[in-house]
Amino acid sequence: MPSAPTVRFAVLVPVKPPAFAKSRLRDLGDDARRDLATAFAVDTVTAAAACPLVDRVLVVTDDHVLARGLADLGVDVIPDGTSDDLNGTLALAAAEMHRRRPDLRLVALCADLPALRPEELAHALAATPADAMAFVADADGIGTTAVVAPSLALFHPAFGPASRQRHLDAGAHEVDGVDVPTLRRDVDDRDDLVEALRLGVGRSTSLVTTVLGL
Ligand SMILES: Nc1nc2c(ncn2[C@@H]2O[C@H](COP(=O)(O)OP(=O)(O)OP(=O)(O)O)[C@@H](O)[C@H]2O)c(=O)[nH]1
Ligand SMILES: C=C(OP(=O)(O)O)C(=O)O
Repeated sequence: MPSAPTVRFAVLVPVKPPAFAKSRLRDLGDDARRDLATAFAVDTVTAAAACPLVDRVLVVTDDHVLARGLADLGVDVIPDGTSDDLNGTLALAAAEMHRRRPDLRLVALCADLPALRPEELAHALAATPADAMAFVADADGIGTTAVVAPSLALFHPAFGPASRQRHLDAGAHEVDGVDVPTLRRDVDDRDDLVEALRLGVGRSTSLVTTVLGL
């Protein structure tokens, strides 16, 4: 008897231009803040692309230099569809991905997960339902690091302040029975960065933090 086909995913990674990103790291200085935001995005995208359940990665950014660097990693890159509207931009990116690969389930993944391990992403994705939107809360239990939908029609991310509660209020399924600390560890401030370094960060972030002496 033929085995059931494995469910496959497309990951959408929104990346705010590093020049404006990660404002809560500004005490490190503008160059360091920008370099860290860039490194977080590179490590997040690298881990997503290496995830065994992921067939495509689509980065959404208006930063042309970063776009070229990420395209060299073999992922697709498109510009923001709307300005300063993260959820609107993700909706447009999801529609574009659906046009390219309608067979893939959709994942929106934050770009500030420098410790992300591909197998933890796979573990979480495998725990998402076939008939509803799902999400992964961040390590603080207040925000969201990933939103997963089985179809474009069910893809309605609500990133922003207190997004875990907003996703729950929208009826999304919380992926909470899996041990995925590197997927939950988003980095907004210095304390988060210490936690990410403890988990073990990717090569780009490791290089930058070493140079900065962090
Ligand atoms: N393409 C795109 N990505 C965005 C935009 N706003 C936020 N993001 C991304 O969405 C994710 C979550 O955003 P935040 O954690 O709020 O990132 P941030 O704005 O750099 O951080 P803070 O300045 O600390 O709020 C990160 O991957 C950001 O790069 C946007 O307008 N366009
Ligand atoms: C946008 C979000 O991230 P952050 O808390 O990092 O701003 C979110 O959690 O929905």
